Amino acid sequence: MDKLLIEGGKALSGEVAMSGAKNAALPILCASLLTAEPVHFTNVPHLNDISTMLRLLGDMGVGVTMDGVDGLVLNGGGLNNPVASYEMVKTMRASILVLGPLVARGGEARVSLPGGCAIGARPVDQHIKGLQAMGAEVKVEQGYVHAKATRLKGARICTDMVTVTGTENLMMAACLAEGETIIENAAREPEVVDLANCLISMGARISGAGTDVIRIQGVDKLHGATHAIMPDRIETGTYLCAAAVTGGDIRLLKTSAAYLDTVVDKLMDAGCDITVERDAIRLVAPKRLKAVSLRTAPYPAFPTDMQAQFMAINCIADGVATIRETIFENRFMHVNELMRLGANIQIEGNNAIVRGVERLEGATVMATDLRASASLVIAGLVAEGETLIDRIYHLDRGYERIEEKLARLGASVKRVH
Ligand SMILES: CC(=O)N[C@H]1[C@@H](OP(=O)(O)OP(=O)(O)OC[C@H]2O[C@@H](n3ccc(=O)[nH]c3=O)[C@H](O)[C@@H]2O)O[C@H](CO)[C@@H](O)[C@@H]1O
Ligand SMILES: C=C(OP(=O)(O)O)C(=O)O
Repeated sequence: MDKLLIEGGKALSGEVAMSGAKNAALPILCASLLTAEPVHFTNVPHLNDISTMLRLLGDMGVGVTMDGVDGLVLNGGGLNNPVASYEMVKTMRASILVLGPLVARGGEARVSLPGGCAIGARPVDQHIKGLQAMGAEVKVEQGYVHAKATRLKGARICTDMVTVTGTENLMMAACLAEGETIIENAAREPEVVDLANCLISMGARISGAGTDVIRIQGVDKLHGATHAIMPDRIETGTYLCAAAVTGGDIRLLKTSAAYLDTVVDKLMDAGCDITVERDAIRLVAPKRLKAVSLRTAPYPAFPTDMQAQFMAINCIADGVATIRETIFENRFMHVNELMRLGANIQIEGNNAIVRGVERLEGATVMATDLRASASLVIAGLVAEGETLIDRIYHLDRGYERIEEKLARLGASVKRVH
């Protein structure tokens, strides 16, 4: 199993390009199930989650053709197997995103329940409730969601909580439903907007994406289109944290600060100097970071997917920070690992109190989930000596060529087997 070996203590400097967003690409690739015509995607990141999604779509009969470095054509004309097996879904929760499109286009889907995962229980009851409101007959049997509908009907749906993939699944399903669907309490995440833009270019009639009320007028069919995946705001935020913690000076290319307001604000509160350009962001770190408290919440508030990375930078900041996680019930698994590197963190319910220390020291640590792994990389970059991170398959789900990109910024990072 691959591990990452980091020799800490080098200030990051230079320029590196960011990749397309995993959390936009995953639902957007599923949108190809909604049409029999080819859909062309660009800026698709090379990630294990994307390969898993392509295998899953391929199993269903979708034609997958690579096109250049980061391009891809998906052809749903041959869709013949509306099943997502446990084997596929267990490695990637986002597989549930095939449910809405499959029922909408073919009238039937059989999708394994994703089950609990490291960061929380993550049920899909809201996805199911929404499809039922649209007239689907849904049964959960032997770990599978079976959904059927001759044709979905538009409905008014108010989800019990803000759910990103729930909003995406229902928005995709509603595109081919009869009549109007209104999703209230919708997720406002930029990835939802990117998906809506792709669907609109395929002929969908959607308004309100990016607000908490999305309206979709169903159409009889969608057509092929071309769509460029948005830049990955979480990858971008992660590299900004890595530069901040090492006292670095970096410029991230092919990205945008447009969706990173809260992250940029917190980094400036920590003492970083940030310059925002149209397609790039530069960060110059202070001599020592100041502690910054935060509370995660749905967009536009601070993203839960950046919580672990900010925990890492607070570990060596000046002062005490309180980090409150409000989205997932078990997203502090990086805490014990960070403590192995010398961090001082105390957990009280869903608060982590981080007392900044002067230095961290390298050790062997274990990655437990995607962003927890990113926090260990950040801590390893500033720790004295060597840090060996085990189980980095989590990182490969969401960070494209991470060791190569960090090395380009001057870090000493290598993959070992
Ligand atoms: C592929 C993708 O885009 N993943 C992101 C997506 O995950 P995902 O879409 O799975 O997360 P949700 O927004 O659905 O989850 C928010 C909360 O709602 C709960 N919930 C959700 C649906 C449901 O039917 N019932 C229910 O109880 C979840 O357990 C969680 O506590 O949004 C999360 C929150 O920003 C991010 O951390 C993930 O990176
Ligand atoms: C939790 C994440 O992803 P997923 O929803 O795919 O597990 C993430 O991207 O941080």
